[in-house]
Amino acid sequence: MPATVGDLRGRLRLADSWALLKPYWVSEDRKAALGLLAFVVALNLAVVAINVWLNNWNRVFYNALEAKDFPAFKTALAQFCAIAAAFIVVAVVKQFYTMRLQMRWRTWMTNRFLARWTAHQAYYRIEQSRSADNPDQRISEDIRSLTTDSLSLSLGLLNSVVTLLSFITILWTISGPISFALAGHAVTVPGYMVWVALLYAAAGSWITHRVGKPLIGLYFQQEQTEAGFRFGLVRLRENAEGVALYGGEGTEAGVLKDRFTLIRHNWHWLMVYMRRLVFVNSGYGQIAIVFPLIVAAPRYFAGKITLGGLMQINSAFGQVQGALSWFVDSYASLVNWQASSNRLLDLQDAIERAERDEAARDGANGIVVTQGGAAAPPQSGSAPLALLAQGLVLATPGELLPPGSPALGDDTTAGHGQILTTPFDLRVNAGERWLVSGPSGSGKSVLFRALSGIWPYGRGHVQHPAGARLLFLPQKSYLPSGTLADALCYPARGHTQDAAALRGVLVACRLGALVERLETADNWSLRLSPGEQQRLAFGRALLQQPDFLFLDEATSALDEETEAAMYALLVERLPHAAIVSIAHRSTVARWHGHHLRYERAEAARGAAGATLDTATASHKAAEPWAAQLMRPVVVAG
Ligand SMILES: Nc1ncnc2c1ncn2[C@@H]1O[C@H](COP(=O)(O)OP(=O)(O)OP(=O)(O)O)[C@@H](O)[C@H]1O
Repeated sequence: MPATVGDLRGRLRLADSWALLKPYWVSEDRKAALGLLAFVVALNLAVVAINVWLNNWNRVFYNALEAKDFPAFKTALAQFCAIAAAFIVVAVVKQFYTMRLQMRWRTWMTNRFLARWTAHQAYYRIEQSRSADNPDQRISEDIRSLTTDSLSLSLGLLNSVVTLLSFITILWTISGPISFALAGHAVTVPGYMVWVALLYAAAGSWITHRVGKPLIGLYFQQEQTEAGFRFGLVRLRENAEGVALYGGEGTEAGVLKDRFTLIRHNWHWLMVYMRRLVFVNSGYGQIAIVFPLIVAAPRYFAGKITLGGLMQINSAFGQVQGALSWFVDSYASLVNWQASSNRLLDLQDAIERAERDEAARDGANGIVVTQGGAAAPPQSGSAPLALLAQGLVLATPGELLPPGSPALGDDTTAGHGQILTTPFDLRVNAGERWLVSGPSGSGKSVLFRALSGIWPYGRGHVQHPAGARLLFLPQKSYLPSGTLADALCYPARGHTQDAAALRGVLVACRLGALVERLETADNWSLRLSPGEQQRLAFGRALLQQPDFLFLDEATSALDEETEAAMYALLVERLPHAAIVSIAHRSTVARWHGHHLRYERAEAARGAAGATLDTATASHKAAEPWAAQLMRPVVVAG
């Protein structure tokens, strides 16, 4: 049996779970939600009432049989039809409205999590800081099971309590007292069948709990191994080309087989423990058929109860015993419910941390981005716009730097890791063209992320010119699933431009062959070559007409002639836009009049650099793989 099973059940966080569940019931949807809940609860109570009715019917029916009373037998059958019809109607309506309530609740929670996860780019921050794994699974799977299980468990509990109360009274009334002699004393136990049912259920629950307990961890682990296997399959599908080109299918098949072996191994233990549980459960169930009859038989043979009474006791006993077994029957669901709740609580914590970090950015701790006024004095022929970066220090996400680090100050809380650069300033005026160059891994892409506002790690201030449109094109642009026109207009949803404009842009970007396929839906990131995808990104820039355009190796997949054509197109169509390009190729340089170069900090040591060097040297000593500290310097064009 796997040793880890016991550790996988997670912590009990009932108060936190309640705090997670409660907001829906006090939200703007509360009236509809509480109305639906009241209706579903009423239907559940109706089911219990029908069961009580059926229990009574048992007595009438079997008494009619015993008395060979054919008219009473026919009346009882007619009654049964009414009971069955009522049961069917209630069961159908109950199921329907319970599912409706589940989906309403799930929709509300999903929207809430989606809104918070996507707001302030928390989804990006969580990935960078790895503060919660698989948010996708948590938002889809865990919200679904949490809402579904919360309803079914609480309605199940309600049913059991009401059933218990109803049938304990019945059982108490109909079973009567039993008298026997104990050590010379006459003992009378009132409602003795109730005590028998309690003892029987307690013994059964205890045995079931003992035998079934390991299954909880095993089911948890089964979910995990299944998810791991599914993830492996999806990864192979998504990277089909890369694997095929390397001929890596043998390795992939091996990895998938290994993952499936985990499923099989866990399944083996599930089978073993399930066999024990089914043995106990079916034995318990079989005995339960005759057990109440045996216990009540003395009173029947003594003529104190009729056959109908005996059958009614039998059915009431079953109901009481079933209600008392709720905890054991629901044990696995309860643990799964707690696990889903914990996973969502972790995601919620990660989102809140991202929100807090976002709010805490103040320049000294975390890079802060503001919208400025007319930051640059108007220059002849150019708009009074400039993008400013002041005292910028770039860092990677990760563990906190030790307190007292001279690089980021004592109050560092934003989870910075490795420092990448010494402090530097940058001013990009409207219409200027800047080249950013430096060794691979020196932090050029990180600079773009910091300028865009999605990268808080480090310190300093960035000011975007008020009202200016900024567009960042990475080396590999994201292409959404949908039509080619959707991909071209992204991030706008649907077409924001007329078809003629889209066609014109495609032709200008040397993608004329795709004009006919503008309305074709496809997985365009797999269909288009990397170079075509880069030209499509240029098309986006032409459509969006940004004031500041940032190109991060955006022509790396193009031949030099096409690259030149694309830059010429930008210069022609966006004459007033500032263009900032990261590029390794020397051919790109000629399109730019300004140059920001990353140099090794040792080679450009200054006063600030010296203190940062000290901080980094100790960091690097602990982690020899750490990146080289860089100093971005403006060099003559
Ligand atoms: N999310 C992250 N977590 C940890 N480290 C990161 C993260 N993103 C980037 N880094 C590290 O930051 C450093 C700078 O990365 P960046 O992508 O900016 O380099 P670059 O100069 O653009 O490189 P290249 O020229 O190869 O594209 C690298 O050492 C990289 O490993």
